[in-house]
Amino acid sequence: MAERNSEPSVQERAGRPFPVSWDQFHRDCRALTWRLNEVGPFQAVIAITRGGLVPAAIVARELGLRVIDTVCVASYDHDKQGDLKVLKGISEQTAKLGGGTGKGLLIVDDLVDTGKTGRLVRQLLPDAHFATVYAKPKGRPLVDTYITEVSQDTWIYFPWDTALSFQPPIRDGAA
Ligand SMILES: O=P(O)(O)OC[C@H]1O[C@H](OP(=O)(O)OP(=O)(O)O)[C@H](O)[C@@H]1O
Ligand SMILES: Nc1nc2[nH]cnc2c(=O)[nH]1
Ligand SMILES: [Mg+2]
Repeated sequence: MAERNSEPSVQERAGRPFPVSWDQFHRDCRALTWRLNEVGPFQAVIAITRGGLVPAAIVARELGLRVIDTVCVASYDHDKQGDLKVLKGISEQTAKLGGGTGKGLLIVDDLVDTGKTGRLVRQLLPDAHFATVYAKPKGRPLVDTYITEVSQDTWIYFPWDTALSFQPPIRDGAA
């Protein structure tokens, strides 16, 4: 455990590891886009950084959208959830496209967990459509469209945060 204080991290509380490969992530983003294609059209995609950047690029490609903006937030320092900070909002140009309330805009993030990030962005753009690839139960009510629900005690490992490594055989105690 990387000790910054004695509290278990969010990741440690979420005992079940759920590793996602690039292939799987790409497939899940395409599945998400099939659903979004029924809901649109959208004027622009807004990625919640940083995790939302990867699914936003894939979804924008599949929907033929070229206007992509970001809401830059920071809440987790690796696996410790701290205060949520909005480091950058959407541009004036994107705000105009959404009529000030986000109508016709598509917000994309990789996941909702507690819903803290999603709630904040929904407050900024109440009429936008909010899509995530994965959803945990606490955050799920905030999302309009998602693909896979995982339990609250799951920790999702994204391909951009991981690398291939040796695993001991299951017989020898591998998880
Ligand atoms: O529903 P919540 O409990 O708010 O958690 C979900 C958020 O946590 C992660 O982002 P993080 O803050 O770790 O930053 P990152 O996207 O830069 O990795 C994830 O990408 C979501 O944006
Ligand atoms: N990588 C990752 N980041 C998160 N932030 C909040 N929950 C999670 C999770 O399950 N995985
Ligand atoms: Mg994020």
